[in-house]
Amino acid sequence: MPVVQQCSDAAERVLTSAQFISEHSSDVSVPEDGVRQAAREIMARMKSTGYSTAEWKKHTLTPSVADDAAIEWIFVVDALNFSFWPTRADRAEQYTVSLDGAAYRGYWSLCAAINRAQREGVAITDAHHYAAMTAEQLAHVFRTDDPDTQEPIPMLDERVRVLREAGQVLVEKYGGRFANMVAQCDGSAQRLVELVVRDFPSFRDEHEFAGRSVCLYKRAQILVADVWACFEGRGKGRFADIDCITMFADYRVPQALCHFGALEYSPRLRAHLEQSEAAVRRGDAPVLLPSGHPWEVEIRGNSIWAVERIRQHILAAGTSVNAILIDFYMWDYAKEHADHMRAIPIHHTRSVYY
Ligand SMILES: Nc1nc2c(c(CN[C@H]3C=C[C@H](O)[C@@H]3O)cn2[C@@H]2O[C@H](COP(=O)(O)O)[C@@H](O)[C@H]2O)c(=O)[nH]1
Repeated sequence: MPVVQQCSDAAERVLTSAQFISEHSSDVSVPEDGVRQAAREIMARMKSTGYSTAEWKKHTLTPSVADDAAIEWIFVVDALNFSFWPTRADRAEQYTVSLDGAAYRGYWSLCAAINRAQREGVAITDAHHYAAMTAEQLAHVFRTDDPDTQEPIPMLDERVRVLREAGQVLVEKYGGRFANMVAQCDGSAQRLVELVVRDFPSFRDEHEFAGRSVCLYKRAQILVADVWACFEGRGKGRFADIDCITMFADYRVPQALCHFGALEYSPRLRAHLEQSEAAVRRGDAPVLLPSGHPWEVEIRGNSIWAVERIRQHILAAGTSVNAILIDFYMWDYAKEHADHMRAIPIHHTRSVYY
């Protein structure tokens, strides 16, 4: 049985929070037989595709070279890596950015907008620059260039605020470079997560649930995971405790977890989510779950716990894996099988946390 890294600090708090949420949930559960089935399927698929950190740089829009510029790109993208679901489900309506003849939506529209800005000579990954960019300049960076698309990038005002705040902190405390912050964490992923949630308020993904404070730290953890994956665990991306990082509680991976049977919603929660999806499909407003709503926290916390249970099953089968690779695999799977996922509703929360 491989030794599971003893975690402390941030990731430990996330995993403890996830288990607490799961044990105190009324509308979301992690069925053991679904977890077992999911572990078998995911392990087989990951083995057959040789899924590894090398996948990260294979995406068209992610940096293809692991260097300091890539670290600054990752920071800007993960500072803005939240809330892309469209308020109108018709894909022609969803915020879109085109690059090299391809149209990108969702998370990839953010990457395409950042890459387009770089090509246009905007120093969008230089904290000294983006800390002082105006709302108009950032609106231009995130403009949609598809004449048929009505929808602007969701939460543009929050993105302006979050990016300028992050840039100002980087300039004041780290010479304007996230690479300097990485260097300060002495090769500890947990230390880096701690520094990020300490210094950047918008990464402080913490909530009240069942009378307790819980932390989910989705963007702080994916920020560290993206550096680790970009560098394939070597050099500046080497973190001795990387296996302590948990799944990233977003709105896409829960869909895949439900698809694999490792996450289950109560009939009333399922009905709520389907009602909201139907409204959006009709072109009406979604039935929002406010950030911090018990159902939203249950979906996110149980997703983290489901991936942890899947990870434990795969480790017990003697295969080395961590929550990051399972998460990345599930997220990529959900995107590649969007048609299957359509049968499973996502939850509609507007939040800067994911
Ligand atoms: N749990 C988890 N959540 C992730 C990612 C990523 C991007 N990572 C990829 C990039 C390189 C790696 O190889 C990964 O494949 C984005 N998101 C979240 O999804 C949502 C966007 O969804 P949609 O609207 O459908 O594009 C939004 O909350 C965003 O924050 C991930 O990996 N895991």
